[in-house]
Formats: sequence, structure tokens, C-alpha cells
Amino acid sequence: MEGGNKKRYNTNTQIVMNDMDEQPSMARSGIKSQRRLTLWLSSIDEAKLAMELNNTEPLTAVSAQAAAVLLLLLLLLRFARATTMAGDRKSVLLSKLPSPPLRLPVIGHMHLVGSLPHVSLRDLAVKHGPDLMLLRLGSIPTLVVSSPRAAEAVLRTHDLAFASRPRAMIPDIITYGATDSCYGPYGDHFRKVRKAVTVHLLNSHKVQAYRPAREEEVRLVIAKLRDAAAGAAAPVDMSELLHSFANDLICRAVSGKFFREEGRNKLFRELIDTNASLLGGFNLEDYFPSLARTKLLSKVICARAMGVRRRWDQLLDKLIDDHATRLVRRHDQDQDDDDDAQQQQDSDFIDILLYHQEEYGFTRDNIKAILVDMFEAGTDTSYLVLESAMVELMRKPHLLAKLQDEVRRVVPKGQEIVNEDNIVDMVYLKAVIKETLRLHPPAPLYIPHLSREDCSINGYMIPTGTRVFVNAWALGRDANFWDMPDEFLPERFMDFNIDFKGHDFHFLPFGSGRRMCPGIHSATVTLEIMLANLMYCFNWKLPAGMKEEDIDMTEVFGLTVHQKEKLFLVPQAA
Ligand code: HEM
Repeated sequence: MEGGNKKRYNTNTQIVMNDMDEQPSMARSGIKSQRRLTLWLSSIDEAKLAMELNNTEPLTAVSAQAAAVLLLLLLLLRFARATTMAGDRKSVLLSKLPSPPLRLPVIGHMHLVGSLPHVSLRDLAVKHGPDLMLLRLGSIPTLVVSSPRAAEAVLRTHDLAFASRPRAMIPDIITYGATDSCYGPYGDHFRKVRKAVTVHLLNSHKVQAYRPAREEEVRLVIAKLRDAAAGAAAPVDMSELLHSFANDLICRAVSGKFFREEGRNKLFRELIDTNASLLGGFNLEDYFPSLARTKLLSKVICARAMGVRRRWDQLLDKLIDDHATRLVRRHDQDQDDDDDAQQQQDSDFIDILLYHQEEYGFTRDNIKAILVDMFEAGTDTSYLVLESAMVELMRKPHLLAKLQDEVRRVVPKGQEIVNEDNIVDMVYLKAVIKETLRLHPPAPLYIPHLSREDCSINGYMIPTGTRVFVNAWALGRDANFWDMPDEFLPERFMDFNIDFKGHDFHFLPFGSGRRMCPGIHSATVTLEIMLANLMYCFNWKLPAGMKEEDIDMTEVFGLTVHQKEKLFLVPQAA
């Protein structure tokens, strides 16, 4: 077990809990915070009384609301106090870090985290901790890293110290006790999982081997768009189209080429969306873990996650059984047939995981956890970047025209679609993708990291068990480094050599170090081949009556950040 922490097993839900979650509460003294809360509550009471006297509001609704708020606050206070006592030394160390004022009893700085946390955390950091800033989110002290210098310290200099993940109820259920790659705490099992996904699915060699499948999936998208272009010039839902492209691509690499006929891709999408809605955002149970562990609340909180996990189980068990049967059949055939190369080519990721299951010592649940990860991480990232690239290009038609010029110039005349060999020379295409990732990193705060040991950064001692957000969105918009940081200007990447492979700490859309995204190669070729083909095969128009400035750029924060409105465009054959 990491960091010498004790494990605890909640017998109701069979979730493995970790004492690291039980952070000291927001208040240095629970008693002080109780007093402040009592004052706050009595002021609510006075307000209610005043309302009664003035008869300004329908009383029943107000008192029901106030009673509910009161009950919740009392519960929160009870559990905040319970967790206060443990970490005195830790509290002293944390109290030295820069931190915003306006910390409230019980909820701490939670009220300062708006609906777009990457934006509000950047704004807070500018005022209260440009490198490192401590927020008390409920009972959880959370370190926010906002400068390239601090990001380098956390992700490179002290990479190993910050390589773990905090545990929480819902991810634990969905990822089979955090035995996956995304949410798994750092340790032996995590390293095995990381090795398995890298060696057998995501390294550049494997990604290259999936090229024919990728090009086939691109052809299917282009065929759909050609049909639309040949029809009544009706707008196409590009968000939907690109989402199913990313989903189909990962389904195919992971579970084989027959997923579509069996309608599994649709089911995968539904489950991936439900996972995202459960895992995304700032959830109450993540910041009041003790509260979430009470029987009644844990039942309520876990019910939906358990429901989706049962549906994943059904789907993945069937998939694994089918693959296992096929593997046995193949093995029998192997005796008299040696078309090994063909068999290798037909193997998907599930085949390979089953083949190597014993070598890695994976249980069936471990395999399921890895599969859930791949479907989730592989879909809701690439499609968002493609969508954002199209949004930005539609808002700046001269840049769209410039990109089309490049793509059409490089591809030999008469070729039906762009292939991956053509892309090598498309420098502007690569600049457009980088600029999109700079402005719209799909995971702007990453997945939270957790420190595994005390660690000194910039003269501050960060204690073991501190939760860490790296604000990649803020790094990409740092005005000290980027000219006109909020403008979409792909040309900036033509002038100087900076990339997203985790060495340039101003630009880390895929992260850096041990927890860096292992899907970077797969994502890069997917983004390049799809965007190049959209540019090569079609001219693009906004739906009738819509102007560039009408495109809604409002974002919504969740597991990933996405545009609030879907993107509809009219394709015209080039
Ligand atoms: C444009 C596309 C993508 C972007 C921008 C992206 C970005 C990220 C980021 C920022 C992280 C978290 C890094 C951290 O916590 O320090 C991450 C983790 C991860 N990504 Fe990606 N990703 C993309 C596509 C993919 C794809 C296609 C896959 C696999 C099919 C994938 C698999 C993963 C996994 C398994 C992790 C967890 C790694 C760990 O915790 O050790 N990603 N990604």
C-alpha cells in the first residue's frame, strides 16, 4: 500500500478506502469553525424571523428550504470536525502556503470555485498564488499549480512524489476499486497496468499497426458527409459525428471490428456518457469523504454508479467471454494452421490482454477496469479537440482557407482521401492542432494527483497526502509567455519549436511525467488524419442565417471540458 496508509474495506459496497482521503478539515480548530457556523446559522434564524414579521415570502417554502440547508450544514460540520484532529503537523505545513481569504466554515473555499473551475482557479491564482496556491475544498486541502515553474517542480523534479491519485467513492466503483490506469494509486499494480496499455495498445508501433482500421473509419465519416453534401444542404451535427468517430475508433482497436454490427458502439457511448456525468466536476462526496461514508448517503451516492457498473459488467463479461472462446478455437486451429501473421493482425486489445493475463497476474475485474479506462479516455478527448478546431476555424475563415490550401497542395492530385503518409509535410495542420490544444485542453485540470511523501517546492513543504490540481489551461494562457494568449493564432507554432510531449512546461495538454497521457500517439494521429480529411474533402459553411460571431463558445466543465452548444455545419463537396 502506498505511503504506508491503512486500507479499510467498506463491506456494504466492497470499496477499498484509503486513509489518505481522510484529510484534516478546513478549519485549524474545529471548535472555532463550529462557533462561526453557529453565528451564521443564528443569522439565518434572525433573517427568517424578520421575514415572518414582514410577511415578505410564503413561509412554508422558505422554512422547508432553510431546514434542508440547516440539516446539511449540521451534517457537514459534524463530519468536518471528525476529520480535523488527525493532521496537526500537516495543517501547520499547509497553513504556510499562500491561500485566498474568504474561507468559510465547513465548505472552505468551495464557494470560490465557479462553474468553470479552470478559469476561476486561474483568476484566484493570479491574485493569491501565481505558482502554488492552497484551497480548502470542503475537508480536503488542495494545492493548485498554475505556473510553468511549479508544474515542472511537480511533474518533473518531484514526479515520483506526486504520482499518485486520491481515492473517491464513485471512481472506485466505476474502475473496479481503482485498479485501472487513470484513477489507480501509484504502485506495483498501476505500473503493470500502465505497461500493459502502453506495450499492447498505445505505443507508436501499435498505433501504426492500427492505421488501416483508422483510415477505414475516416472513410466512413467522409462517406456520411458526402451523402449529406449531395443532399439538401442540411446542417450536419458535427459534434455527434466526431464523437461517434472517436468512439468507433477506440471500440474497434479494443474490441475488434464487429462491434458496429452488434450495435455495441451505441451501448458503449451511452455508458461512456453516464461515466462522464458521474466522474465529472467537483462532487460533494470527493470533498466530504467522511460524510459520504455514512450508510444512508453512501447508498444514495453509490446507487447510480453501481447501476452503471452493472451494465458495464454485463457488456464486458460478454465481450471477454466471446474473445476467450475465440482464443481457444484459434489455439486449436493453430495445431494445423500457421497463418500467424493474419491472426496477429486480427487480434484486438482484449485478445492480447487475455493472452497475457497470467503473465501480468490480472483478474477479470482488472481487465474490465482497463477496458473502461480505454473507452472513456479514448473518446471524450480526441473528439473534443476536433470539435474545438472546427469551431475556431469557422470563426476565422481566412485560417480555414490557409489550412485547406496546405492540405490540398500536399495531397497528390486525384487522391480520394488524405492518407497518413501525406500528413508528414503538413506543418500548418500540426500548428492548428497545437493551437487548439493550447486554448482548449480537454482535461484542463488533469485528473487530480496526490503526493506520496513530504516534498519541498519553492521553499514550501507540501505534506504527504495533499491533493494537487495542475491547471494546464492556465499554463497555455500565461500572458508572461504567450503573446495575445486568448487569440487563436496557429502561426505562433510555425515561428518557434514547442511541442506537447511533456518537456515544455508552458504547454502540457497531455501532462508530463509518470502520469502523462499514454494515448498521446494515438490521439495525435487521430486528430491529424481526421482534420486533414475534413479540410481536403469539403468546403464548410455555417447554417443559413448564422454568422461567425454567432458561434457560441460557452464551455461546460465536467470530466472533460466541452462546448455547451453542439456544432452544426453544412459540408459542400470540394
Ligand atoms: C487529444 C486527446 C487527449 C488528451 C488531450 C489527453 C490528455 C490527458 C491528460 C491531461 C491526462 C492526465 C495527465 C495527468 O493526470 O497528469 C490523461 C491521462 C490519460 N489518458 Fe489521455 N488524452 C487524450 C487522449 C487519450 C487517448 C486516445 C487515450 C487512450 C486510448 C488516453 C488514455 C489516457 C489514460 C489511460 C490516462 C491515465 C494515465 C495515468 O493516470 O497514468 N488519452 N490524458
